[in-house]
Amino acid sequence: MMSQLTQQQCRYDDEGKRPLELDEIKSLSEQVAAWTINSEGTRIVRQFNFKNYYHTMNFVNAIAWIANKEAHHPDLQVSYGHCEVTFTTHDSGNRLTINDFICAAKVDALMDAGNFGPKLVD
Ligand SMILES: C[C@H](O)[C@H](O)[C@H]1CNC2=NC(N)=NC(=O)C2=N1
Repeated sequence: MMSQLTQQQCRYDDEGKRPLELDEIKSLSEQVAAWTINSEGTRIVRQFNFKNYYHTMNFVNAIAWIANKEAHHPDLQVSYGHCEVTFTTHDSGNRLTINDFICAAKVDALMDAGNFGPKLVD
C-alpha cells in the first residue's frame, strides 16, 4: 500500500509542516497503534522497556540513526531499562504533522526488526 507510513520519507515542503486535523490524526494513528496521542493531539508517545542499559542504548542509537536520516528528531527520555520516545514537530509550533507519524512507524519497524534483547513490556 503506497500510503503505508513506513514506505514514506519525511517531507520538508509545506505539507510536511502542516499541522494535521483531528480526523487525520485518528486515521493515521491506526498504523501506529502502540503509540499514545496526548489529549491535545499535539504529540505521540511510546514506551519501550529493555533488559539493561546496553540494550536501551543500542535502541537509542538506532533511533538516532533514523532521526538523522529523516532529519526529524524525537524527544527521548532514557533510563537504565526504559526509553520514552515522543514525536512532535517543533517547526510547526509543537503540533503533529505527517512526519511525526512516518518516524513513529519507522521506530516500530526498527523495534520489530532489531535485536534489542527480550521485549519485556510494550
Ligand atoms: C532544519 C531541520 O531540518 C529542522 O529544524 C528539523 C530538524 N528536526 C526536527 N525534529 C522535530 N521533531 N521537529 C522539527 O520541527 C524538526 N525540524
